Amino acid sequence: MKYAKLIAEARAARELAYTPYSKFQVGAALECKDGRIFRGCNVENASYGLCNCAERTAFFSAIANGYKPGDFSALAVIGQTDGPIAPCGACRQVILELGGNALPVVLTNLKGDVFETTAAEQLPNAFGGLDLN
Ligand SMILES: O=c1ccn([C@H]2C[C@H](O)[C@@H](CO)O2)c(=O)[nH]1
Ligand SMILES: [Zn+2]
Repeated sequence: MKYAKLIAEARAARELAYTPYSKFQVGAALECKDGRIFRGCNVENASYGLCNCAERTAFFSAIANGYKPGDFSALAVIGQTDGPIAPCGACRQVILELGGNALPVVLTNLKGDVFETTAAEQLPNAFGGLDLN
């Protein structure tokens, strides 16, 4: 499967999730066009609203390491869901802006169910930077 390595990276990232409150671990792996992969996990906080999802952790890590919108080739996400995990709305907004419309988004779960979609498919009719002009 084309994304087997990226999914394995997301699965490894999930093991590092900090989830004392929800106990719901999520992992993400963001592949760059140069081949580098940034892992992300969810990081929770006693002030629940500060919890950061795995998807955003991966993107923010890549940006903090010098990568820019346009540098990414795929995102994989894994969770302990019955079907392939569905990113939250906040993450869909961030995935779209930093990953771009066409970014392949590979959603999966521990059983190995896989749903291949794109950033734009995951957030139709999105608000974006052009709306600020
Ligand atoms: O796609 C998702 C869905 C949920 N979570 C996290 C947020 C919170 O820590 C926990 C429960 O919502 O799972 C993610 O990281 N990614
Ligand atoms: Zn999220």
